[in-house]
Amino acid sequence: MTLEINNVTKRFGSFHAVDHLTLQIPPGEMFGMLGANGAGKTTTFRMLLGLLQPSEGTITWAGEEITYQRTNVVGYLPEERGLYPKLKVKDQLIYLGRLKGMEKKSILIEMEKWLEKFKVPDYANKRIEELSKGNQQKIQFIASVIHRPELLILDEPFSGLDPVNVELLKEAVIELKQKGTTIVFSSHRMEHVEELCQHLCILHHGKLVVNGNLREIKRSFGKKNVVIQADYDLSSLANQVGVLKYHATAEGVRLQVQDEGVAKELFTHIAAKGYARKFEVEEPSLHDIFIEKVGTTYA
Ligand SMILES: Nc1ncnc2c1ncn2[C@@H]1O[C@H](COP(=O)(O)OP(=O)(O)OP(=O)(O)O)[C@@H](O)[C@H]1O
Repeated sequence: MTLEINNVTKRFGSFHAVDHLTLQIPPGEMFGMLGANGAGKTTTFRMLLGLLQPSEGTITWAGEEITYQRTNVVGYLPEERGLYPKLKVKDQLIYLGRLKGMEKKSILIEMEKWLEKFKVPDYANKRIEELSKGNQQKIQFIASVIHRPELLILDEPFSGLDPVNVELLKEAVIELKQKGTTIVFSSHRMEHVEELCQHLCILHHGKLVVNGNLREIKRSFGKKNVVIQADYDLSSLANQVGVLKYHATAEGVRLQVQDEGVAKELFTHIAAKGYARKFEVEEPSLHDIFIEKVGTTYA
């Protein structure tokens, strides 16, 4: 059951929100979709769900086109949360679960399990409007997974959650992946994508600018980060050939260098100068790669 996005374009008038996008997401994958605001992530998700029709191209899940009628195989956590404030949690989940073709009894069984897992076992009879924003989000997440979808699409699942709830949600997502759910999620938080995804893509103005295995992406980027801590002045390193970025830190410097060769030269240079408490060569972070490819940073 592979998700295949074949040469998909979505135009609004003459504007290309998604531009000839081709992606294959294998079953059981946790796939990260990155992109600055307006890059086309939500538009892509809406097409995956059959809520929007591509202007060109096709999207298939397990070889069949996704239509709105088939969406009970898909779970969706939208970016704009959409619960009914006056409904009780229980009634809200029954309503949404039934739309996905579930029976009331199994909805209630699943609901209990999830409320327990999310450490809010007594919320079934609370009205949505009584819950904090983060807890409403947990309910919205439950609504997107209660029918055990094969494909789960999460638009910014961690936004607005405190660190404890981020961990709870991450654990839930990892567990779903282990059970075989294919998960596609967008996030502006690079560290979440680095932690959870082996594969990812970056969209820029609707086009794919990076796609592949995270480790491969980092390796092929070429540039490395070098962290040095020493008690003597390191500021001259800013002018060394091959040093692309220089940041002074509380205990030393953090550099971006052209390649591993430059890192080796720096090591020789530092070793000749005297004792350094730390000299570490790191792979670039996803943040570094994002900035380079998209040319902007997140707030
Ligand atoms: N219905 C629409 N009509 C016209 N333009 C639209 C419509 N929906 C989206 N767009 C435009 O398409 C582009 C992509 O929007 P989209 O919501 O997919 O971005 P995104 O990557 O999800 O951004 P964000 O990170 O801000 O959520 C934006 O420029 C947006 O204004």
